[in-house]
Amino acid sequence: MAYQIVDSNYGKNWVKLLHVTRNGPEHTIREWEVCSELTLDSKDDYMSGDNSAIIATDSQKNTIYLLAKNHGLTTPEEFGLLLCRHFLAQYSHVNRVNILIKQHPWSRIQAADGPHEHAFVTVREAERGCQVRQLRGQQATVWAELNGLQVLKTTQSSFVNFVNDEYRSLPDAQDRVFSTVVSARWRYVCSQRLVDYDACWSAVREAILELFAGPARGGIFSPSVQNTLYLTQVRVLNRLPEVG
Ligand SMILES: O=c1[nH]c(=O)c2[nH]c(=O)[nH]c2[nH]1
Repeated sequence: MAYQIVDSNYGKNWVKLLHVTRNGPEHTIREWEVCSELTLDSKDDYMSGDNSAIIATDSQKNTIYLLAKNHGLTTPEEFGLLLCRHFLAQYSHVNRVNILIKQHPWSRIQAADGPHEHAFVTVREAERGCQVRQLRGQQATVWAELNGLQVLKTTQSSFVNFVNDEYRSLPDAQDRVFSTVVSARWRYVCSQRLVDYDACWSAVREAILELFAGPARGGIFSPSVQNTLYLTQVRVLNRLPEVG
């Protein structure tokens, strides 16, 4: 029986990077974990054991280290684009590159006498990540992610008038505690304009918190998780033309 491989990729998972920028005594850090996944133009490596086209996952790891050393770490999205461009330019038999990046949530320590020059603490409010994918001959596609944003409010939330049949046990709640963990993923529309990925990520986080919490006095009413989610998505799309 002959079988066909419909899709495949292989690569190095979660390569750790810690990059320190030293501006005199003031240091800035970025810590990322990077996955690279390559798809080659032939399946001979899988089907006949011919390794001659394989770019070893160890070489992929070294590539991530080298590009980080030579170019520094700006934003995860820009580094993902750089890796896609590099793999496609360096190896003519690579047809598709997929890069995943997770950023560790380090924040500068606020000492009693001000922001610390070189000491940091993990503040895991929400985790940032991205995916960048590029096929040979095509524009790259960039997705950003926000994960694990845990929120809770003690009023201004109800859930009533949902399907009432023999499977329902949940009573109507006119005033309930609303708590959830928010994950968001969005795609940047390709444009010639340079995207400020840091600012966009922060703007999405702000929109989520604004539509969840509302103003400090009085808050904002939520008839359901679904409606709050929808209004958040509308606000992001209205505010950020870069997101599509
Ligand atoms: O806002 C809500 N939406 C639901 O779909 C749902 N389902 C549930 O049990 N509680 C809630 N709350």
